[in-house]
Amino acid sequence: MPSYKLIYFNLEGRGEILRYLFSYSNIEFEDRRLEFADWPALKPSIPYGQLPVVEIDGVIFNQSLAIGRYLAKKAGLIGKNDLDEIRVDAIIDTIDDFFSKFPWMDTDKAKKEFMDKSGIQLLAYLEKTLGNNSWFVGDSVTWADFYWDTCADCFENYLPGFAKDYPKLLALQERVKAIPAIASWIKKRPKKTQ
Ligand SMILES: N[C@@H](CCC(=O)N[C@@H](CS)C(=O)NCC(=O)O)C(=O)O
Repeated sequence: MPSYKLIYFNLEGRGEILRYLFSYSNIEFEDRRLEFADWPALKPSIPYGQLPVVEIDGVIFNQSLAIGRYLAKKAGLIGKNDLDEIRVDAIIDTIDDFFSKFPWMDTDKAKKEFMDKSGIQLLAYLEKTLGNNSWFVGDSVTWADFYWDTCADCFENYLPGFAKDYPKLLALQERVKAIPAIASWIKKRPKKTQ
């Protein structure tokens, strides 16, 4: 088994999907959490100067979703056939587009305006995609369900109640959090700092 070290800040953010995937697969990993003050010194040595990265047997890999896909593939979470893989990736990329544009550092008013404008489109798309099914794609969990849960937790943190009118999406988060390996990770992970 290779050795894995996840390097990210001391928050959930873009690192949490990787922690979910490691936990779901029962893969041991070092969960290295940087203090913001230590980041400027480390940044020049990181490919593209952004986190998260994962060191696999000492080699650094960047881009959370590229690493996520590698782990999800090992875990059998990418979809059961080629077309389901497109569906899974499309959901993840759509959530990620939104995550990238979200005005994290802006005022509450700006966040609310962004959510009112673009968030409705995302939430309506996701709810329609989910329909009355238990999982976004096919009849079993994929990492698209995980990604929704980890990103939704981040949005909720900055904009409480952002998905309150989308009970099916909230129920999906509960289902993800009830998966034993995820429940056990959530129980033992450090307390939220973001
Ligand atoms: N697409 C990249 C985005 C990475 C990214 O934006 N990382 C942020 C934290 S979430 C970062 O490293 N910020 C510090 C910096 O850019 O110096 C990924 O998914 O890994």
